[in-house]
Amino acid sequence: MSNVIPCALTIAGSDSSGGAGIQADLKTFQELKCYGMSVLTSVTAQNTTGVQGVHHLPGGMIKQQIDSIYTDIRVDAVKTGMIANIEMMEVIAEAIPGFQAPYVMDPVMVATSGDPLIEPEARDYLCQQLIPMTTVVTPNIAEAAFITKEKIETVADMKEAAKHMVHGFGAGAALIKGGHLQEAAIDVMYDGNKVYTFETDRIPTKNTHGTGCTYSAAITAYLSQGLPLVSAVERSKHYITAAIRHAFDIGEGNGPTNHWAIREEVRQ
Ligand SMILES: Nc1ncnc2c1ncn2[C@@H]1O[C@H](COP(=O)(O)OP(=O)(O)O)[C@@H](O)[C@H]1O
Ligand SMILES: Cc1ncc(COP(=O)(O)OP(=O)(O)O)c(N)n1
Repeated sequence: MSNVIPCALTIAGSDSSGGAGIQADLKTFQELKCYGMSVLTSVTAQNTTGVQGVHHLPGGMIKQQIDSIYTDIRVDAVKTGMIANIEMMEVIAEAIPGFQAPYVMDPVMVATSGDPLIEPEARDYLCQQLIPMTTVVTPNIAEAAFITKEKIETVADMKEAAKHMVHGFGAGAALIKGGHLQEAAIDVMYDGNKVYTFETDRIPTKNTHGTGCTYSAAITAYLSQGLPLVSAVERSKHYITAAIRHAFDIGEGNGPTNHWAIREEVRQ
């Protein structure tokens, strides 16, 4: 095979239970037919009930992983997930422009279980230094409310917050995920010109561990294949919805999504 295979990179934390983080990203890249690469930031001891332990890698080791990829393999799109502290963020902020590729940021702050995944003092650095580098930033409602310091309760609030993230923080586009709304699963994106909504019925399930990671990884995979952002998000919404519909009832807590679910839907 020639070297035209799209190559996607995730810079994120490891989830030992395999539903979120690096593991969710690589499963998604594989499923969507792009070659997946990973730079590990932190190791979490985690399962469907919560996070039991965290170990952060030193900035130097994160840089070394990035350099190993950068000096050898083309990166067609890059995403970041869990970046816990400023030391890591400085390394990543220096590396992102060099890839000259679309950058998807999932501004991971708290796991579904409520466990924090970022040090409080690093949040401002993330907003001020990394968000302006993004092609698209994909906060859930709580993350968007934290970043914009606005109350977000309705779809109209989500639209305002998305605009704020683009015009106030310099994001290329902002996709605010409505997974935690009460009714339909409505996501709102603003790309600097237009507001888009992506809506599906809410699937009644507790098994949503890793939804945000999986969704942003799918967007990264489609961008690595050269799709325009709106099409990449449309297809990714389809992918994550299938993954939630066929989620696994594994473990005692919030089970993981099913990364091969679109194959099941095609068969039916
Ligand atoms: N129960 C659900 N039914 C259908 N879609 C959902 C459900 N929960 C989350 N989603 C969708 O999954 C994606 C991830 O959203 P969300 O769960 O808000 O992210 P995060 O994991 O970062 O909190 C969004 O497209 C959201 O609309
Ligand atoms: C290592 C790691 N990274 C990110 C998350 C958060 O994942 P997310 O997709 O937002 O899903 P939930 O955990 O919120 O369901 C994580 N848990 N672990």
